[in-house]
Amino acid sequence: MGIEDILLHDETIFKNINAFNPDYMPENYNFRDSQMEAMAMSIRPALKDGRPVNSVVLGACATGKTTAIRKVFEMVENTSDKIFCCYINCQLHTTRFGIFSQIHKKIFGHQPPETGVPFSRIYQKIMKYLSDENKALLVAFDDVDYLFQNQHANKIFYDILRAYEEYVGVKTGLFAILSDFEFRFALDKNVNTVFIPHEIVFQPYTRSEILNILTDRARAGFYEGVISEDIIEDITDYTLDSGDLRVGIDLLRVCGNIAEANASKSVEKKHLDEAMDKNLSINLFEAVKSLNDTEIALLKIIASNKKILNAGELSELFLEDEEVSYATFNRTLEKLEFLRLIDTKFTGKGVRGNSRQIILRFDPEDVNKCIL
Ligand SMILES: Nc1ncnc2c1ncn2[C@@H]1O[C@H](COP(=O)(O)OP(=O)(O)OP(=O)(O)O)[C@@H](O)[C@H]1O
Repeated sequence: MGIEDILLHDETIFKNINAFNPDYMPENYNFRDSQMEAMAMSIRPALKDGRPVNSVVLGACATGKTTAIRKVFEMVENTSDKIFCCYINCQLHTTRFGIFSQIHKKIFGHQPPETGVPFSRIYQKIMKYLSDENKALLVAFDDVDYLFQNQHANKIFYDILRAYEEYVGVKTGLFAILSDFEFRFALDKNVNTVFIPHEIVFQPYTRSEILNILTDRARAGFYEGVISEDIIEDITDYTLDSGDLRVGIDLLRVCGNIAEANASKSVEKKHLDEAMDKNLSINLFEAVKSLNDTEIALLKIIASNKKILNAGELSELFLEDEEVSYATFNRTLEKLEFLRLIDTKFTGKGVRGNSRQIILRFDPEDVNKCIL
């Protein structure tokens, strides 16, 4: 098939290709009822002239935290006009001004001018309005760890949570959303006691839940008969292994595209294999790109050794070349494992029976190509 045919070919296997987009709102949103109920319980007091209960929403990536919050916020706004629910993506908005601009937009329908108006004026306008109109404000900070990087979190939390001290009757609360459990402690350290939150945990999805979600998504995105249960089962296994539901949703789209580019009316195993190869090399490239020099040095040693090393052997080789401590070695190893570049497997041997084997998850040749 030539390029023109690919572009002009107007038959499609996709009923709705947007169903695989990151911001698609699934019609069926299962397995998160208890978490959504807990969120609703935290918001409820604000609907009865009380203050919302501050909460930390915890869960690994792609466990549905953002979707759940958006759904609950939508429901709240459809049932009451007593509360403003403002969702902030902290990867995009990190400054006090930026965040309060978003809150301003939520309340007044537009952002304040970017220059000429001091922060205090905007803050005052927002809080005075809430106080005069007797309305509550709940702010959800998604990926809140981004606020810690420039130490803004404490100030911003304080701005929101202590507003009632200055503005009579103001009712405010916040949800802090975190995907990295390590940051749970950072939150306590960075934000003092104004924030004592209730915890809402999103556990990782089980295999059968992933299968169910991917089957639903395939049904929403493809015409009937385009993708078989067997292929979805294979994608489920791959997704489970990657630990990220987004990988599975994206694979559905990519193998659909490959099938279509091959003028196939259905997704076949060979299309999936090609899609998985693509996915693997993109993931590897992205992960290696994010490493610092020390991490690259350790990865190089692992990739250049023919035999599987245990942690002790690896540390010796590494500390011969690098002037770092054993603790740094351990931290570097953990980082590589966190990025899913390596697996570590306990062998039951060693001094305390805790010797670990270090296993590269990719073909060493592919890894070396990415390092160069
Ligand atoms: N229960 C579910 N049913 C259907 N789709 C889901 C479900 N949970 C998550 N998804 C889908 O998985 C993707 C990731 O979900 P979402 O963004 O809500 O996760 P998250 O926990 O906020 O992730 P992150 O921490 O990485 O921001 C989205 O495409 C979402 O539609």
